[in-house]
Amino acid sequence: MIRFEKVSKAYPGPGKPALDNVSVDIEKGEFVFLVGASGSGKSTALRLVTRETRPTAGRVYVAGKEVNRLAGWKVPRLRRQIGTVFQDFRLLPNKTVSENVAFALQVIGKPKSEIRRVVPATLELVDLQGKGDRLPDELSGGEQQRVAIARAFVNRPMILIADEPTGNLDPTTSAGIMNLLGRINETGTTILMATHDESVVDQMQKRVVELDHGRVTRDEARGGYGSQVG
Ligand SMILES: Nc1ncnc2c1ncn2[C@@H]1O[C@H](COP(=O)(O)OP(=O)(O)OP(=O)(O)O)[C@@H](O)[C@H]1O
Repeated sequence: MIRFEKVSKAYPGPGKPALDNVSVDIEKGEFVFLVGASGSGKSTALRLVTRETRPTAGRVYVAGKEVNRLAGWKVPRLRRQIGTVFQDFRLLPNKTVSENVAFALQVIGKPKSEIRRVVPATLELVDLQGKGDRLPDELSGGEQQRVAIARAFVNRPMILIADEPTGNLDPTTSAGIMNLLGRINETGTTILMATHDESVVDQMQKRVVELDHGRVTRDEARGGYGSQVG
């Protein structure tokens, strides 16, 4: 589903490359944690999947297509197949919970009838039924992240990418978010999640790919945050 083939990425200017000869193959339906110190290249790897940045060398494939070679007009279609979730939620502050989720469907031209049907069902999936009329700042951090996940998933993307989704949340709330991501993964959605959060990686015991200065130093089928665990 996602394949990195000898991928390197050097940003302009001096300094070592952000990614250095990275090869990773992720099958459909896998749940993969990307771990590593700050600056090890995790976010860069995620941005290559959505073509927010391009490799300096090597190839990135998503669903068999080489991302860097897609025509510009095909990039929106690629991004529609990939839901994204971030540490800082990125909700639209002046729209309600329902409107935030609906907006993701409006921008891709889904009919109103479908939006009216799918949005409440998705809010129920993330346990936010009854909160559709609230504004984001009337919700807890964990609830805001659930809205962001609902928005990312409402279109049933093949892939969900999450960059530090529990970074602003306490451990109990984080465990709930991970539980939700686990359920989404069970629907067949491939999940790639960059994190520093030891406890969630240890809790889930999923595949762990560790980066160190842009190189893969560990790729374990079922692991914990630290290499000695699992
Ligand atoms: N737009 C950019 N321009 C120049 N250098 C960048 C850019 N984005 C990232 N870098 C550099 O690339 C390296 C990898 O950064 P990246 O954000 O991918 O790491 P990360 O593992 O996600 O870190 P963090 O956990 O702190 O988010 C760092 O040295 C960073 O300074």
